[in-house]
Amino acid sequence: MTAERKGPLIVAVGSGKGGVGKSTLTANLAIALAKKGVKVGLVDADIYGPSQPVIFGTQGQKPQAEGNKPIPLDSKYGVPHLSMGHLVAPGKALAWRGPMAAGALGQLVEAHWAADTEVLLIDLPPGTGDVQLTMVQKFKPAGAVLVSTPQDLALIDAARAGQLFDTAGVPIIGLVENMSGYACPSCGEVSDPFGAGGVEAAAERLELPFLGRIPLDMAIRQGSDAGEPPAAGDGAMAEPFLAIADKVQAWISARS
Ligand SMILES: Nc1ncnc2c1ncn2[C@@H]1O[C@H](COP(=O)(O)OP(=O)(O)OP(=O)(O)O)[C@@H](O)[C@H]1O
Repeated sequence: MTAERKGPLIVAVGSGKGGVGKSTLTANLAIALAKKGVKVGLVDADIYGPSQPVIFGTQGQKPQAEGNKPIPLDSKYGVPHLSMGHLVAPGKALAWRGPMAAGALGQLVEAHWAADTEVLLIDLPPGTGDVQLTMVQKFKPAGAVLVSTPQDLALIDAARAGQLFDTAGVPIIGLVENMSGYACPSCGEVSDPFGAGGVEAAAERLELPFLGRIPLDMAIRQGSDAGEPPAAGDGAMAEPFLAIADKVQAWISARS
């Protein structure tokens, strides 16, 4: 009972609000870590809007099972992954209550991950509800990354998500600002539809590390929709994810 949980280090990626880019960050962070030689797996725990099958281009695939445990799906980006989206028919909404959802998610976390998996990234559902709390309490992530857009409302929610991890005793690795700065494709002028710098200022206020910012760029959305995540390429849009992965990797190394 008192034995430490064996297996990969769990790192949760959370956000206070939906639509701020949590799934985009989780997928690209996983790919960036894999590029750096880290053995990484990914669980898409976002039961209400699983998007990892689309981002990885594995929608429609069904994981095999061995015993009662699902076998993660391979991806061409070196990141085995499992998503609720692989288990339900596309377009079908899941109307599960907290305990049922938490049970199903537990199966994904405790799936047949390769024995040498070092890090398991978990794409949590947005917000601070039951499922998030159960996940965090049951699987006790080693750390959490929080993502937010820079505007005040998203930041207030992000701070609330931070409290959820705090309450559960999960250290926050740092904050990421997504959708910061938009370069107009025709004139190149940079504007800030959601403001800029808000997340870095919030990190300072909350005395948490700031891990970096990802610009609002059409290539990121297009790549995600096409199953070609930007971190996998060698274009400019891979850079911010690689820089964030450096910091997460440093945090992981400092821990072990
Ligand atoms: N930096 C960015 N630039 C352009 N588009 C982005 C960026 N980040 C995310 N997007 C797009 O915004 C949409 C929402 O992103 P994503 O699904 O990652 O958010 P989320 O926080 O996981 O949302 P939810 O958990 O509510 O499903 C997607 O279409 C994604 O491609």
